[in-house]
Amino acid sequence: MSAMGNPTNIFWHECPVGKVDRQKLLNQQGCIVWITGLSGSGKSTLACSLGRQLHSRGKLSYVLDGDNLRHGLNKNLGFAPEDRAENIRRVGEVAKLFADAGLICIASLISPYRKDRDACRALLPENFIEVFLNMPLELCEGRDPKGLYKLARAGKIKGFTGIDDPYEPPLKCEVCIEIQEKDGNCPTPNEMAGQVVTYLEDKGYLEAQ
Ligand SMILES: Nc1ncnc2c1ncn2[C@@H]1O[C@H](COP(=O)(O)OS(=O)(=O)O)[C@@H](OP(=O)(O)O)[C@H]1O
Ligand SMILES: Nc1ncnc2c1ncn2[C@@H]1O[C@H](COP(=O)(O)OP(=O)(O)O)[C@@H](O)[C@H]1O
Repeated sequence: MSAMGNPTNIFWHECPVGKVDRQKLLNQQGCIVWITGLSGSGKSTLACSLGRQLHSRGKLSYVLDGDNLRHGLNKNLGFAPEDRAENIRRVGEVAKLFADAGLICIASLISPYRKDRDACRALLPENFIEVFLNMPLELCEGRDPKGLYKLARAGKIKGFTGIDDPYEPPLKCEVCIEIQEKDGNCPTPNEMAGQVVTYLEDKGYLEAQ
């Protein structure tokens, strides 16, 4: 008997308190804010800033950060395409549970492959907000806070996203954060988070249905 593959003889058990009840309690709507972008594009910074802005408005959120999850839930995964796919699949499933709990779940992962992100979207199509941190490679590489680009350029890390591994930008996303035309600068962390909060507010996520 294998525990893997499609489960058989498994039945869904419904509980009397549901997502709508929890959303009423929290006065918000559960959803997934999926932040994607290159290493160094500002995903963790945006996730934290967004979490802070939501918290100060009395909204409950939780951050699932790719780097952090690789210390626990995903510690057995590397960066080969199939490992990244499994990484994103797991986080997508966890994010769906958090959204079902009524939380604004902020997932911040490179998630370089479009097909993997689209699979997560398909888990919660009505409440999936894809946020693309569209920062040029030169900016991310210039920041290089962990020195990983340097190692990748020196050939000491193989398969590094943006260097010798692909990043597939979203074809359409709910929020795109870009370099500002007016001054050629990246918006500040507060401005980036503000852009996402505005989207959530406009779409009614910050109040119960
Ligand atoms: N080969 C390779 N490619 C890309 N990134 C690498 C690699 N090796 C290690 N790291 C570090 O792992 C962090 C990315 O983890 P993620 O779980 O977000 O990646 S992925 O979504 O599965 O592609 C990433 O963190 P961020 O810089 O915060 O994006 C890197 O610190
Ligand atoms: N909007 C921003 N303006 C200026 N610096 C930023 C901004 N966002 C992130 N940074 C800086 O860029 C570096 C990478 O940010 P980080 O959030 O760790 O990116 P990622 O999670 O995508 O790897 C950090 O040193 C961070 O302080």
